[in-house]
Amino acid sequence: MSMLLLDIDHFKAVNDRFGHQTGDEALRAVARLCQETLRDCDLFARVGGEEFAALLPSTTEREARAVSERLRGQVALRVIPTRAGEVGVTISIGVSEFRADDDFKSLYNRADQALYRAKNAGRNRVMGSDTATALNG
Ligand SMILES: Nc1nc2c(ncn2[C@@H]2O[C@H](COP(=O)(O)OP(=O)(O)OP(=O)(O)O)[C@@H](O)[C@H]2O)c(=O)[nH]1
Repeated sequence: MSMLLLDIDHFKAVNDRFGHQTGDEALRAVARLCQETLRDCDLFARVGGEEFAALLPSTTEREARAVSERLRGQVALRVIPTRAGEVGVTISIGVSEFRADDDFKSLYNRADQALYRAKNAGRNRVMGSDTATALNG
């Protein structure tokens, strides 16, 4: 099992530029796109303002990174039609794989640290927790 933590990049700037209501529309569009891309057995939930988590059963970190890369690419390409016009956003994703000695908190913390590195490395990228290397360079 693997965990993904997804966070929309520079979302404050989206709100500032287009307004909070448009920000909400973008949030819903990103959530819908992710849900459509993930499998029925995957669990997808909002865990904060512009942050989402996904739990992928029977999935290695390597596989989860490939899924994340697909999600990232789809969001980056998507033009979101809103009442304020067309909006584009990107997401950063941190990935961790469940280990024998893990509990939910340690699994979450590793994904959160990976997400932090993805943000620091420039955003719009995927980071795994077993390596500091982004899949998409
Ligand atoms: N429209 C809208 N905005 C929200 C919601 N929840 C949180 N936000 C906004 O999301 C923004 C998050 O900003 P930050 O945490 O600073 O991060 P960021 O601007 O996305 O930048 P990075 O995450 O560092 O790439 C804040 O401006 C919040 O007000 C929501 O439900 N709707």
